[in-house]
Amino acid sequence: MNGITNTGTTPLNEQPAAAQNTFIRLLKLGKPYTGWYIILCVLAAVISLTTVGLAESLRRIINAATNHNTSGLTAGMAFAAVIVITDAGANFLNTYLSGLLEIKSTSKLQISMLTRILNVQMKDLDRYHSADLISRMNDSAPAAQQGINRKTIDLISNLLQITFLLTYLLSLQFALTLGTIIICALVPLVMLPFTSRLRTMNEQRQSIESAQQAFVQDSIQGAEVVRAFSLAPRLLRQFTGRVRQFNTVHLPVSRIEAVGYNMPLAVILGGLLYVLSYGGYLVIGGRLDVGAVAAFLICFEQISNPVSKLANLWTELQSSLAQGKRLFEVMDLSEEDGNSAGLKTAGMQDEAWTEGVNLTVAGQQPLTFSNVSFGYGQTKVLTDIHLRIEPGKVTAFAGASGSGKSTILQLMLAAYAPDGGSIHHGRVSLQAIPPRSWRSRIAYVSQEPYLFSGTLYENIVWGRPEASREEVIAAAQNAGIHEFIMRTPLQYETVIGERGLTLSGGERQRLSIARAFVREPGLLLLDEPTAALDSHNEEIVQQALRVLMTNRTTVVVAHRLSTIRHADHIYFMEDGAIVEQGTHGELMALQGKYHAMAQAGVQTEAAAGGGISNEY
Ligand SMILES: Nc1ncnc2c1ncn2[C@@H]1O[C@H](COP(=O)(O)OP(=O)(O)OP(=O)(O)O)[C@@H](O)[C@H]1O
Repeated sequence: MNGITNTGTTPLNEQPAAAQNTFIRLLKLGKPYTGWYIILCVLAAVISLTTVGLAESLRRIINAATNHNTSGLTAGMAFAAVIVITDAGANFLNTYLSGLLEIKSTSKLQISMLTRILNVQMKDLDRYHSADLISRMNDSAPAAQQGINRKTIDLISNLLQITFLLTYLLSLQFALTLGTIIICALVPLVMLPFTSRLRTMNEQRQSIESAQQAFVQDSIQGAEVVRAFSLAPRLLRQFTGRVRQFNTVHLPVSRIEAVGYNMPLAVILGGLLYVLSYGGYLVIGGRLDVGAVAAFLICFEQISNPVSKLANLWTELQSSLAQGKRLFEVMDLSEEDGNSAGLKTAGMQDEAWTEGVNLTVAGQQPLTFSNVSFGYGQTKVLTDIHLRIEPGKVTAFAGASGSGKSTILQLMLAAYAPDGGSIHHGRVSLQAIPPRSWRSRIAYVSQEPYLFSGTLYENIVWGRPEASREEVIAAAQNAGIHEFIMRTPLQYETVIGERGLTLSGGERQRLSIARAFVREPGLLLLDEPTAALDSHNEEIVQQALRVLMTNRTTVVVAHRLSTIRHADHIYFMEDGAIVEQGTHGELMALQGKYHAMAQAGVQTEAAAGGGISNEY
């Protein structure tokens, strides 16, 4: 099936959540960690107080030294020592706990994001490129969460530090402190013109980055095609173009960030000059002692630091908001089970099905489609489908490529809901059954089986995680893959490479059939399971499938006549509609489209000199 994906270049959400809304939602993400925040805020307060304490101890030491006061000097040094030890301890705890909180909260968010991705409706998932989703999980989730964890704590600790220091300075000299406050207030103001532009540009930058990641992923995963069609130079040219496009967005962001980060520093330096000049003037006039001027200088340095951090924090928060928007876009996708419209209209609840599950499992009742229509987005794929899958029988679908056969299997899997009409299992609407319960007794074998990176054993047991080792081995034997597994270096514990690419097509398919065996399905869905195999492998896989299909409700999509001629019932499809149906004999006797296609296949094989006369 073709998937039309979003590479992240075009934002999917045409009505972006307001930044304020995103900010509030980001804040809510931090709610479960309120206790941690309180501890970190207390630590921030202690650290801020120690900063004031250091300035005060410096003032005492300098004044004691200038006044030749030895006991005052000793007391000042002892005070400084206590402050330094407290400061070091609080800083250690602060760094350790915020690191721990970051790991805890980010991993929790990533888990809920993956849970959402694994459960969203296929229709929504189809719109995203996998690389885009990976980037949202690996980059957007931590950045968004840190925007709350680290930056909120930073905000509070910086504000505390500024408040404590200014209060202390006010106690030393009012006029000098007033000037300092005015200069500090100027710092965020000079940032204002840049902030909203930065947010928009950061969103754009993130989208382009995602598209780039998707491009690289496709280039690496399509390595075979890239080499076979000598696509490397073309891909590199395209990539260079993309890098240029990225730079056109990235460079202005860097420029604005550079100005944004440095403007506050310039203002602070100007303020420092003011304090030095005016402070010196006050000392000459005898209105301030030397120790206080030294404390003022230290404090000014200690204030300028959090103030510039505060200004940068605002810039960084813009990036977190952009990442938060990407995160929430995925988190807002509705889950399959959350699509309870079907449950409600059918007047059913989960428990009703759970109870029913004891009486019936998928494939034990007739599965009927009544007037079903369906499309991917705006494109209509199926119209007016009426069909019936009988329990314990083999039903086949044949027809031209793109006529909608695989889509029918997807509807049976409840991967998509029909746009019109209804699908019933016995008397229960499929939409009234929680998808996970429905699929628990279905096995699906596709043309290109998906294998997970892991051991051969794991790839089979995924079919039914609670299966025993004996059952897994029996499934492998039934699927005709046991001997092969026993010849591999670590037998069932042999690790297969990414997507099982180290195995042949036939081996991959037999492994997926073993997975289907271990599931003990009531309903077996086979989507052209032998189409990609050569005739030798096809025969081996067919043998395995024959065992698997025995006494099981089976729906098979196939091009090969050998696979479908013995089916109990065949539906022949054209342009998303069922145009003929019956047994192989009935359809051949009809001399219609099925017959024509079968004949065309026979002639093709004869012309090719092939021995498989029953393939069309
Ligand atoms: N996820 C998808 N998103 C959008 N369009 C899709 C998707 N999957 C399939 N289609 C389109 O739906 C139509 C029917 O596809 P489907 O895979 O059901 O046909 P098919 O009969 O199984 O074809 P084939 O025999 O080649 O596998 C095709 O035009 C296809 O391009």
